[in-house]
Amino acid sequence: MSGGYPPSPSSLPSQSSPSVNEGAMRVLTRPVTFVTGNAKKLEEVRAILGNSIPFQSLRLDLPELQGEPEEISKGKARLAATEVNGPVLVEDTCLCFNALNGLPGPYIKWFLEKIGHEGLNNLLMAYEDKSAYAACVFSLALGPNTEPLTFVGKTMGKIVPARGPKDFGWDPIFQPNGYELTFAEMPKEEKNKISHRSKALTLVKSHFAVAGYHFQINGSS
Ligand SMILES: O=c1nc[nH]c2c1ncn2[C@H]1C[C@H](O)[C@@H](COP(=O)(O)OP(=O)(O)OP(=O)(O)O)O1
Ligand SMILES: [Mg+2]
Repeated sequence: MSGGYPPSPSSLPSQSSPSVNEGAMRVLTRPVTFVTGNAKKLEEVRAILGNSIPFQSLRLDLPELQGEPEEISKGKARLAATEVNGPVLVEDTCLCFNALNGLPGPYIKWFLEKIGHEGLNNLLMAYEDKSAYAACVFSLALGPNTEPLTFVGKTMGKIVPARGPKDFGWDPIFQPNGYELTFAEMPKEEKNKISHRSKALTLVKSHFAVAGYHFQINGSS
């Protein structure tokens, strides 16, 4: 990351504004950039969004902020919008254990990294309640210094000993309600129908459908 946050006006790139408010219609002159350091997230976002929104991606590890999930996600969007100087979409994902009042929540990344699937199961050893939910908070910022909008999706389930491929985070230990398979064991299309991420992206898509954005990219109208 370059520069401080918030950026001083003089440090802002002098490029013309990426979004122009023309009456009720907001013209976006660049596609929305989905910013993430996680290739697996990007894969799912691509599959779920299809070509519903003009979209590109940028691989960037944004800081792991602390606080309430919506504030973390908005903070990521502000940082990303400053970096990209254009419209951005980011998301932050939580895995919340009900017996632990929602922890690890947004800190799941570090818990997973330090104690792994087995350690996460062990955290619940003292409790009968193994229920958990996955939450995804997307934030859309139309440019630097604009207030991000958030879109939340949740999927309820329970924490189980790891089953299935281990190529995406905590998928092997999360079994959604109503299924005998963990997220990791499900075909991708199945996960993408019911996941926290797809529920949040349904809201993002509806927002784009009703918000009246008009993309004018490379002379297109
Ligand atoms: O659907 C999912 N299924 C399984 N695991 C998942 C999922 N979605 C995120 N994850 C993992 C990645 C990271 O260990 C933590 C969230 O942390 P989070 O900061 O949101 O993700 P990240 O740092 O990998 O990417 P980013 O650059 O977008 O912040 O949970
Ligand atoms: Mg992160």
